[in-house]
Amino acid sequence: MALISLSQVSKIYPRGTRPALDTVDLNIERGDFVFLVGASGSGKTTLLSLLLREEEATDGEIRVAGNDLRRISDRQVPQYRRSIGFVFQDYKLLNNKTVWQNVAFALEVLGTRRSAIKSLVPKVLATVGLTGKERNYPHELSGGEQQRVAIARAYVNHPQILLADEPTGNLDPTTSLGIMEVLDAINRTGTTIVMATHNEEIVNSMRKRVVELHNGKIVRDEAHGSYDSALYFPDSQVEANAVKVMESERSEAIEAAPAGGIAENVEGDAAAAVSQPDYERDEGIARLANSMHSGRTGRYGEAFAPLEDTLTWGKGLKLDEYQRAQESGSGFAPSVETTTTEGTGLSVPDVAVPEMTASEPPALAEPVESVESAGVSDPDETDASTAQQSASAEPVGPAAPPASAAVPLPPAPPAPPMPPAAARSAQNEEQQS
Ligand SMILES: Nc1ncnc2c1ncn2[C@@H]1O[C@H](COP(=O)(O)OP(=O)(O)OP(=O)(O)O)[C@@H](O)[C@H]1O
Repeated sequence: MALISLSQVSKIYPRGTRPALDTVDLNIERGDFVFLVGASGSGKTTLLSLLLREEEATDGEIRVAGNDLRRISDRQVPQYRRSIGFVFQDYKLLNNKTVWQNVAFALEVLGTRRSAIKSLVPKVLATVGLTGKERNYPHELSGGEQQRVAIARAYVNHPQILLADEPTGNLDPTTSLGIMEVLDAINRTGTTIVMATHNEEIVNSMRKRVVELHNGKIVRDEAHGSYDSALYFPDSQVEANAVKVMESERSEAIEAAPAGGIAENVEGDAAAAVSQPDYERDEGIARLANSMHSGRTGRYGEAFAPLEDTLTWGKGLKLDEYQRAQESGSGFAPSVETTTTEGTGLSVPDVAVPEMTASEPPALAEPVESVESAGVSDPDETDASTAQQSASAEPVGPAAPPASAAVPLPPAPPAPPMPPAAARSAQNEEQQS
């Protein structure tokens, strides 16, 4: 049985003019990585909100890990959300807490034992490359670093499912690549990822399953898909309306102008525009859309080489050493610096996630112990009401697995040499840090 299944699901918001989701059928298997794509307003966030049980379907059946979401009461929702990590576009970190506290807090509200928190937080921070930033507050971090804290918080419990709504929406291409590498690594531990995105370069590089929505309907579902947003040009309706308005303005101008005057020219232009075949008229807009969306503007195109050719994320990644070792056939042993300097601690052979567990994710609906029992970092700051509020507003995964459950991850694919553009980006990131 699929981990996530939607059957004939529709969602009509109270003041919605059309269904935000329209009789959607979708199955997502355990371990899948699914990109939800589609123009603005196509229903991506709505679908994620339904899975998170932030919204309820108007019609149809949604099952997540065996739970029929129609049968989950509001009181049971926080419990349900413990199996689901959620990453937002705008991070939603607690600004008065440090990096360490932000991540620890997700465990505290679940009543995780102090010793487990102490063991899990540094591991997940190393995983996302934030070792050394534990004491920093969100405002002292870059956008990419803040998003990595958010991912660490969402992932620290090893949720079965990680939902991400435009997690790279506010980030530059190189930083986005880093975020994708973290998500990919998390997916390789068995966590199912559903990510809404507009970013074609990411989708086209990753070649994961792509589910495309258009006006609330699934119009495409491909195992190793790509995304071309120009196929459903997001502003086509706006454009069509604009053309109509312009054409009616032109005819009004022609009617209002005296005969033989300027109106003749206007009429000439308007007539030329109208008599132009559609494909020619659309060319300019199509070219612009194509250029904007496919990265030919240089916004993304250069930086986004296929993901497996880059692996730029991770300070201390010794690609030159790796390359030399590969060439000499002696295998790769990361230098001491690779694992001890500030940064990810990632080395090439295990660049995926050194300390993550690959064990079966825990089942849903584990009882919450008292929040008080969890006080770890800043007991003063951890009051139960805030904790509960955060638990529902910022869902976290199920109770953390014991630290002893950690098993080595399957090795990540080797990192070939970086293409020049990616190498430059990595170098820039290195210098900035
Ligand atoms: N709370 C709401 N009340 C009424 N209508 C809503 C609400 N939230 C979303 N909608 C409508 O539902 C449709 C789908 O919106 P949704 O946010 O799911 O799209 P999206 O694909 O995530 O868009 P974007 O890429 O811009 O985030 C849109 O027409 C939107 O206007």
